[in-house]
Amino acid sequence: MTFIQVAVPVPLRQLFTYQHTRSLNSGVRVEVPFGPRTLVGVVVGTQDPADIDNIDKIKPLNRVIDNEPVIAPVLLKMAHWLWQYYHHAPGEVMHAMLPVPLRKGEAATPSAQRYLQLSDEGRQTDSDTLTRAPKQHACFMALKHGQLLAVEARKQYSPSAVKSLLQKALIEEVDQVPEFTPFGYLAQMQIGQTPVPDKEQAVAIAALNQQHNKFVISLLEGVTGSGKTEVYLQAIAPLLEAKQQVLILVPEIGLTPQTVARFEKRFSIPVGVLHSQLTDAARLLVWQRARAGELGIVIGTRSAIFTPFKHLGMIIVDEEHDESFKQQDGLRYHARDLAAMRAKEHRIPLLLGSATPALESLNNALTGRYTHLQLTRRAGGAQSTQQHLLDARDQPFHYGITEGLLTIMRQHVNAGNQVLVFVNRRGFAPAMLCHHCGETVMCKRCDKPYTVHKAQNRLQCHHCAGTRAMPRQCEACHSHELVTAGTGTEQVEQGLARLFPDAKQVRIDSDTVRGKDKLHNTLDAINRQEYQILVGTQILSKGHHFPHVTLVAVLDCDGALFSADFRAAEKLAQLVTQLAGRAGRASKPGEMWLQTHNPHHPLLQDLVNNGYSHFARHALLERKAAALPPFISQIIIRAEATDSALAFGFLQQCKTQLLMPIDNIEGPSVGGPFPCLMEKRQGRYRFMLVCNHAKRGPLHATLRRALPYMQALPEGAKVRWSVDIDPTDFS
Ligand SMILES: Nc1ncnc2c1ncn2[C@@H]1O[C@H](COP(=O)(O)OP(=O)(O)OP(=O)(O)O)[C@@H](O)[C@H]1O
Ligand SMILES: [Zn+2]
Repeated sequence: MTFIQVAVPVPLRQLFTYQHTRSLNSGVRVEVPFGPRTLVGVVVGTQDPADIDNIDKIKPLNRVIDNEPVIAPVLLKMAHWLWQYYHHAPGEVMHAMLPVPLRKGEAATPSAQRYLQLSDEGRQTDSDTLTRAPKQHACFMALKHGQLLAVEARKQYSPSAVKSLLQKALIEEVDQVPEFTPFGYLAQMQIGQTPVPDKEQAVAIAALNQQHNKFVISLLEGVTGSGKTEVYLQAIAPLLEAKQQVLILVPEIGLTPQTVARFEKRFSIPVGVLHSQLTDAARLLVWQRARAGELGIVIGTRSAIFTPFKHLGMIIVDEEHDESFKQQDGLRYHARDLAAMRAKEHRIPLLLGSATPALESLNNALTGRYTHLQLTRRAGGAQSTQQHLLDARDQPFHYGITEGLLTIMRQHVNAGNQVLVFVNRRGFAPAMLCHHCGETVMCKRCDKPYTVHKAQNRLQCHHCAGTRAMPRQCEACHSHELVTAGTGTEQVEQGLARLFPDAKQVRIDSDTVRGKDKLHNTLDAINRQEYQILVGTQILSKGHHFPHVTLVAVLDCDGALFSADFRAAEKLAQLVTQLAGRAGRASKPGEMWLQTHNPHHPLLQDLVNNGYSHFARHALLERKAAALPPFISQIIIRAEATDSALAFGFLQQCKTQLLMPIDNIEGPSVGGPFPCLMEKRQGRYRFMLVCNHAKRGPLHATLRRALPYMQALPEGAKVRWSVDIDPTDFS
C-alpha cells in the first residue's frame, strides 16, 4: 500500500492523503472521494506511513486518470512555489494551471474534434460572392488559410454565418484526431523581410543572442515606437531555428490580431494564441500543441504563463508594467514574477519590455540584478512626441474641452491628420445630481455616484455593474430638475460631433468595442483614415500603432494627482507616456496636450519636461525615502462583510496574530484595519490590514505562522477574506 499526497481543488491550504496499490508519478491526475463529492486532484508526492495519524481512516483513490503526468516537473516546481509564496490552497493552484477540460477530468491526449474546412466547391468559389454577408465572408476567408475548430468558428463568426456557409456547401465539417509533429513549424518557417536594426537595437539583439540556455533577466527599456517588437522578432529567430519555443505574454487588451499577425508574417508559421475569450476546446488545443512542441510561438495573456512546452527557449513579457499581469482575485499571482521563476527553472532568458517600466523592474535593472537594454530613440526616423500642459483655469469649457485645446485640435484636423482624445471615464457623465438641492444619485450598494449612460437611457454603477432607470425626480426634494456633472466619453463624442461637423469620429471604450473583432475592425478603419477624431479610454493607450495620429489630447487626469494610492503617480505617468506614444509614430511629428487645473504640479512638470525615465528614477528615490515597495515587502489582508463591525473585528484579531513575536525574527509593521479605497462595494464594507517589512523572508514567515490561527477564527466564516502578496491595487 502506498500513501499518495494529492492537491485537491478545495479552498484549504493543505494537501490530502489517499491510499493506492502502487506509487504514482507526481503531476498525474486522480479522482478522489472528498466528503460526499468526487473531485479531480493532482498527485504531488508520497507520504511516509510513519507520518500519518489515523492511518486506517485513509481512503483509497477512486481512479487514476493519466498514464503520463499532465503537469511536468518544472511546472510542478512552479506550482509548489505558487502555493508557498502566495499562501494559497495547493489544489486551487493546480486547477488554475490546467485548461478547463482537464480540471474536469477529461483526457489530456488529443481526442477527435470537429473542424470546419472549405469544401471542393468552396475552394473553387470566389470570396466576392459573399461580400454582402460580412461574417460569412470573414469566416470563409479564415478557412482559406486552413481548418478551424467548429466551436471556435461559431463563436467567432456566429453560428448563423457558419450555418449559411454549410447550407451553401462552401464549407464542410470533418471529425479528426489532431496529430502533432514536434517542431513541425520548422518545415514551413521562412524569415520575412527584416529591417536593418539601428545601433541601439543591434546592441540589444546581440546581448540577447548571448543569453541562450542561460537564466538571465533583461529589461528592454525603449521609448514608445523605438522598435521593441522588432528586437523581439530578431532575438527569437535563432531560437526558433534551434528548436526552442518562445512564450510571449501581453496585456489583456494589448493582444490584438495585429500583434499576432506581425509574428506570423515574419516567420510564416502559425502562432498559438491564448486569451480569456477563447472556448475551452480551443485553449486546450493550444495547450496540447505547445506541449507537443508543434508551436514555435505562443502569445497569450496572464494565464498563458502556465502553458507547457516541449522545449521552451525564452519568455518575453511585453508592456511588462501593465496591471493586467496581476490577477486581482482568487490566486493573486503576478505573471511577471512567475515568468522570472519559470525562466530560472528552465535556465532560459526572460525579456521584459516597456517604454514605461514598472518601478520594481527598473530598480532591478538599475541595481544590476537585470541586464539593462535601452532604446532611447524612435525607430525608422520618427520624431518623439512634444508634450505640453494646457492651463485650464478660468478657460471656457465646451463638453469638457477648453477653448484653447479646441483651437489646437482644429489645426490638426484641418491639416488632414487624426486627433486622439483621451477621456478617463466611459458613459455620458460620472454623476447625476439635483439642481435644486444638490443631492447626488448614488448606488446604495457601493455608496458611489451612478454613471449616466444616455445611449441606454440608464444609470450604471461602475463598481458593481448594477443599473437603474433614469430617475425623473430627486429622491430628496422631489425636484424635476436633474442635471449631469462631469464628462465621459459619450458626452465628449456628442459634443465633438457638434463642434466638428465635418470630421468623422469614433468612440472606443468597453461600451462600444465588445469582443476582439470589433476592436480589430475599428483599429483597421482608423488606420485607413476613415475617422479624423478618436475618442476613448485606456483601451487607446495600449500599444497600438496609429501612423496618422498627430495630436493626443488628454482631458482630465487631475483626480489621479491626489489619490491615496502610493502607486497612483506611477500609473498616471505610465498612462500619459503611453498615450503620448500614440502620436507621431510615422513620418509626421506628433504632440500631446494635457489639459489640467494643476499646471504647476511637480509630477506633471517633471513628466512633460523630462519624460518617464527621469520621473521613474526620481520616483524610486521617493519610494526609498518613504520605505515603500520595491524597497520593502508588503502583504495585505482584506476582509469584507455586510456588517462593517464583523469585517473590522476579524481583521483586528488577525492583527493580534500577525504581531505575535516569533523567535529570532523581527516582526512586521501592521497598519489598520483601514477602510479600502472603495469603502463599500456591492453592499459590503471593506477593510484591509497592511503588513510591511524591510525583508520578504520574515514577513512571509510571520504570515505562515499566523495563517492557521486566522483560518480557525470563527468570525472568518462570516466574512469574505483574502491574502494579497505584493499587492498592486488598494481599491
Ligand atoms: N530598425 C528599423 N528600421 C525601420 N523601421 C523600424 C525599425 N524597427 C522598427 N521599425 C518600425 O517602427 C515602428 C515601431 O516599431 P515597434 O512597433 O517595434 O515599436 P515598439 O517599441 O514595440 O512600440 P510601442 O511600445 O510604442 O508599441 C514599426 O512600424 C516598425 O516596423
Ligand atoms: Zn454599485
